[in-house]
Amino acid sequence: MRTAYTADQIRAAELALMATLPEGTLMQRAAAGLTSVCASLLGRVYGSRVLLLVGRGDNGGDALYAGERLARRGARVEAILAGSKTHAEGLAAFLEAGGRVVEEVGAPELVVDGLVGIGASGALREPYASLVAEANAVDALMVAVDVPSGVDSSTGRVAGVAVDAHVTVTMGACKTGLLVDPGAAKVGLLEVIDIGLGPYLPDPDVAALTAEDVEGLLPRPGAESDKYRRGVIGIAAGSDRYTGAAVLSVGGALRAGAGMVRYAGTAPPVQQVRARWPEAVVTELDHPSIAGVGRVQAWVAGPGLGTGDWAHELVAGVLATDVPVLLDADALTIVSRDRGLLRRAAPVLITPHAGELSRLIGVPGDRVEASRLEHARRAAAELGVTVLLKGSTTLIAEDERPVRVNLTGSSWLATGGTGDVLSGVGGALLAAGLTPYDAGSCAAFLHGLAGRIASDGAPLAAADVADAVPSAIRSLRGESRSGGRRS
Ligand SMILES: NC(=O)C1=CN([C@@H]2O[C@H](COP(=O)(O)OP(=O)(O)OC[C@H]3O[C@@H](n4cnc5c(N)ncnc54)[C@H](O)[C@@H]3O)[C@@H](O)[C@H]2O)[C@@H](O)CC1
Ligand SMILES: [K+]
Repeated sequence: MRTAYTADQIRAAELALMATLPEGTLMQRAAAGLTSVCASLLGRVYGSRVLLLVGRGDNGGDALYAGERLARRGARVEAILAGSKTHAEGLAAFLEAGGRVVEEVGAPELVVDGLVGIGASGALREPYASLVAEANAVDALMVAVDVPSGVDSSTGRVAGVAVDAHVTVTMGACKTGLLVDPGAAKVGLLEVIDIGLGPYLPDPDVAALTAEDVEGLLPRPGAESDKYRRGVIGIAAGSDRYTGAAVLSVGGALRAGAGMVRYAGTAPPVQQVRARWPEAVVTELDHPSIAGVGRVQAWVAGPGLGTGDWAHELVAGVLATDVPVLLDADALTIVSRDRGLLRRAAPVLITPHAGELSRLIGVPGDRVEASRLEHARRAAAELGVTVLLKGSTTLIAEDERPVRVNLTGSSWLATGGTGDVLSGVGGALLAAGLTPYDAGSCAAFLHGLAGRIASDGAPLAAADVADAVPSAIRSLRGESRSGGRRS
């Protein structure tokens, strides 16, 4: 499990650790780690040209001490002092080692962004903002110290301009904002430097599953398994107009290992499901009731269902059962108009994108997009459900638990129908007995991985993602041996 922390959590842990160590030890550890990452990026340190962007706080101190070390190894290191003051000991050490203070960005090979770290708040002020815009435009490797300046370390918010880092060298432990978009998109490769913080860290703010974690959580059939024990899933999706959603959701469920899929819908989607998935047991509905469908261990409702009275009654019927329910797409529109439907004893996992979440909690979509973490958490608390917020970084939020961040995935997944596949994958895992929190996290992980496998750098269709889910599950073993990978 990869874990991440807010700025306040990191600061508290640092204070506790610092109390046990001679002054300055942590910053030297940070600078040593930063130097070694810069050195390996440069290849040859001697004669290389490095520019430090130095802010007024300790983030600038880290940069100056790393600059000192690089200068001692023969690099030509220059620094722009952008703050109203500068870390005095760091600057003295830097100058002593031959570093130079300059006013212009020039033509460096590598830029070290030491403007602000976990002490920042709000959009970058001047002169930092202009300096960052200028430095981003230079053809050089950009190494961010602790956090790319302009990214809020606790939330991932980017309120104005931010450093576009190739590598972010973060101190002690990962920060939440480095895993959550839009901030995560600025991070580049993430290097975590061990400065001894481990024993002082609290429960994490957010966590990301690794392949090994998913491998451990996924049910595997044993000698005693039969289709009922592996999990029977009911799917109420698709409509006369949207037949494909039914096919894709059923496909996701079957490919994710459901013991049996019971599909319920009107004649047109039933025909399509029958033709594509003879494995599914279908019930053709002539009125909006699931009474004749048979026993299932979890339901998926919503993809392509429509939002009229028929769909409303069907969703209400699904929510009146006593099994876990995954709600997606049109079912989310229905419950946003009738939130009372969510009051039930058995768990609910909802899988909205930002627009759907905005309707559910009455917050404009652009605000949800800018503060995904905050709004996923808020929706989970307000609605009393588990929330899987889809997007460039998918988040899984449940009240009182660290938000799970999904690190697999591919931009090619942003195409019609992939959400329908995800609903089937999540539903199959719910039916197999995973909690909504684990089912949502594992479904997002597998769906993202399947997307990468299906795409391999080129466009994909949603059906390809469903078909690639078994390969994703197969690849978990190899991935977990190699420690997983980042998007
Ligand atoms: N505390 C420690 O023991 C350690 C801290 N380390 C470094 O210290 C950093 C934190 O240092 P600080 O607490 O001094 O804070 P920062 O260096 O992040 O900077 C805070 C300063 O930036 C200014 N500022 C805040 N928001 C701004 C904005 N939007 N635009 C422009 N200026 C802004 C404020 O005036 C404040 O003085 C970490 O990120 C890390 O790089 C590391 O050396 C590891 C050890
Ligand atoms: K920084």
